[in-house]
Amino acid sequence: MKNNLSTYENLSREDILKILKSRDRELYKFKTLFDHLAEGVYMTDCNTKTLYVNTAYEKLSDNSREHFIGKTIYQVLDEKLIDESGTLLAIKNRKSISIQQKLANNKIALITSTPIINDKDELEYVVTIVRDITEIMNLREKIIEREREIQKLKSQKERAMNFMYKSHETEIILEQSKKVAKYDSTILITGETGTGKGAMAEYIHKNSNRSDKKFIQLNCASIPASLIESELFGYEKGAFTGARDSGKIGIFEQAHGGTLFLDEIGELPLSMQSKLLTVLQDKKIRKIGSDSEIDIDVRIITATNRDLNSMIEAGKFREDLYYRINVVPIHIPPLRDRREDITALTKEFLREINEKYNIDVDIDSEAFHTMYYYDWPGNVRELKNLIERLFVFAKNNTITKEDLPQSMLINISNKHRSKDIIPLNEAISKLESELIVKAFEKKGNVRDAAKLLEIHPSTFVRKRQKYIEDGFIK
Ligand SMILES: Nc1ncnc2c1ncn2[C@@H]1O[C@H](COP(=O)(O)OP(=O)(O)OP(=O)(O)O)[C@@H](O)[C@H]1O
Repeated sequence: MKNNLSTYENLSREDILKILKSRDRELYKFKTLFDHLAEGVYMTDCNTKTLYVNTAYEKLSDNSREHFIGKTIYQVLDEKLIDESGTLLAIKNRKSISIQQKLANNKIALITSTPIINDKDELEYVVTIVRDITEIMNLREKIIEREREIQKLKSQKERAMNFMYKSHETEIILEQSKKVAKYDSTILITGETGTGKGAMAEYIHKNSNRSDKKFIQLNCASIPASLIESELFGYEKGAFTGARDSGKIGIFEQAHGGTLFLDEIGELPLSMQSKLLTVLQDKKIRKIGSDSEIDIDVRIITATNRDLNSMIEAGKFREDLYYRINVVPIHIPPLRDRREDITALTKEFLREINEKYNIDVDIDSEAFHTMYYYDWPGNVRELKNLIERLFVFAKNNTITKEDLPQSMLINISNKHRSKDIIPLNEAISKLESELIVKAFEKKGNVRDAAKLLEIHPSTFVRKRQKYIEDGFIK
């Protein structure tokens, strides 16, 4: 029996094991060296027969070296001890190869297999260095997952500050708002309840030079008249009976450097209106119970759904304050006057809630069209809340016309009766059938035509069949 490392070929498994266990000096040197390496070492002859594995590889694979020695790489692959072989690739390409490999115990390794070629250009051995990268891969997975979460939160946040729209009317308003955002002029936002006055105020703040400072809002209608002054300006300790010992910082002070949004400004009591006017003129506030004034740098945005002009006439709102807060007026029209936004907002709110709960609820075109023609007295807020309700109760993950509230259907049928126009269902059917015909003509097949209309192919087929039966499609 030869006991030299270079003469391992043609030896039986038992012979190799004997050699490895022997005390041969040269071999002992190699073994000791390899066994002290942190990386695994796996060595085969030119026929892929395993000659040697070091201690680190035993640990990494959770198998003793006896388990490998004498086996060819094909056997090792057959036994699923590894999922891919670097040795085979190194033999095939006659050059060093690095690949990722999975072991039977699910560990992941980065391996480099190097062919050892002698003076006669014959391949003698393949030595593979094996590095355990399971931890790194797990960490990488975790980092990727974290990044995905951060990305999701970021896009949610970005979207949160986005003022969704599709209509030309809203586009013009947003352009103006972006322009005015850069200046400190006071802005009065008017519009019916739920049109997005608060959302607009936030949009202006986010697009202003104060975006990294605070955006503070106060709904003037939600605070009793007796508490408004202390809310706005704060008070010194012991300013009045019942005052907190620490005193109170008012929202003007809190918003210093940033933006203060006073919602429902029409509800501000007259006495407070004159105080607010003084603050806007002097840019100083005085806390309740204090002798001194504090300089304040705050951009003021106000909003109301009341008609301030008639309130002025009725003596309920100060005219001078009105001019002071109304330097730039922004009016947000009700949803029914910018119907295209209904489509964009419906899609966005549905997308948001689907993303939140990881579900895929869709809305069919009949329900979509009904919502489009509804008057939305509660505007965007009503639309947002309805989408949430419809989402919760959707059957088969689809919102249909039957799911819509009765009040909505009544509103639409009253409208067509009072305006003496064609019934909505008929209008919808006409429009839908025309779109179905056009989409099919354009694409020539159901799948692509349905995709164009953003509906499921089965819905496309069902609807087309129905319209053929009803005589809308010839
Ligand atoms: N264009 C829009 N894009 C996305 N969300 C919007 C938009 N407009 C309004 N919203 C959302 O609709 C809801 C109602 O909007 P908001 O509170 O801003 O209305 P408002 O006019 O200030 O109401 P109110 O008159 O009752 O104070 C909020 O959840 C807001 O985020």
